[in-house]
Amino acid sequence: MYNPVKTIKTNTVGTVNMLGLARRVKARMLLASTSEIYGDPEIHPQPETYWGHVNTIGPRSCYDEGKRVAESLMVAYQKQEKVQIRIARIFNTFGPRMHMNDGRVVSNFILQALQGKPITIYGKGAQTRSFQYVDDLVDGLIALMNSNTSLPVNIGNPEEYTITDFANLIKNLVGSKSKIINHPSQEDDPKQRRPDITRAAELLNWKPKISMKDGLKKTIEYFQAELEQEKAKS
Ligand SMILES: O=C(O)[C@H]1O[C@H](OP(=O)(O)OP(=O)(O)OC[C@H]2O[C@@H](n3ccc(=O)[nH]c3=O)[C@H](O)[C@@H]2O)[C@H](O)[C@@H](O)[C@@H]1O
Repeated sequence: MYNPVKTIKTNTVGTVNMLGLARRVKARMLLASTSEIYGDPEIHPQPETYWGHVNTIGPRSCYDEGKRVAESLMVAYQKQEKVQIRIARIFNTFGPRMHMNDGRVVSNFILQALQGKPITIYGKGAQTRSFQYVDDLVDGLIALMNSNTSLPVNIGNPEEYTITDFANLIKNLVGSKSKIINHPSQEDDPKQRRPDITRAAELLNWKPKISMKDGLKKTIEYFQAELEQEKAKS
């Protein structure tokens, strides 16, 4: 985490500030929570009823615990101050207009593949993630805001890949000659992640519509166009 103190402050003080505002103006408030609240999960896939497995003093705790406190704050303000709350637990999301240098796996691998640089896998690459396309997330958030539920709801695509398979998939979609190399693993990196989206289906009548491959193709096109634009400028 680039700035752990700011990360905790944003998630805690920021959420309190917004909840205070929501109470004053009687607004319904959405918390963009995260699959990270499940930590390194011992239950797979992860349903909303799972309480999680987070290291309170690890490098990710500023984010994970920050979001967990944010969820607690939402529930406390609902109970005590009658604020209308909605909690989305968002799983890894990608798509056009994401930041090219955000350091996360989708942007890293696409950029590396397009530029013919080595594709960097942290650790052995056996860890898994499930990636959803941004349009599906937006539809899920709108459905959640229009629903009556104040329970947390997972919003994600259950299509699960190991990071090694994901690297190969991107390499093939780009038609890249990049080498795939292994770097040291990241501390407390969750070994597996896949949303159980039964609750979203039941309460929101929502499920993802765009396959990961189709989403990746659109994202690769976007990155390609951005790189060409950058080249033209220089
Ligand atoms: O969407 C989520 O739920 C969360 O996902 C991410 O956390 P993470 O799943 O670790 O996402 P990435 O940083 O993209 O990493 C995914 C996996 O790819 C690996 N990775 C990442 C980048 C890279 O160059 N190489 C690589 O192997 C990581 O070690 C990890 O196992 C974000 O950091 C959180 O903001 C977000 O809440």
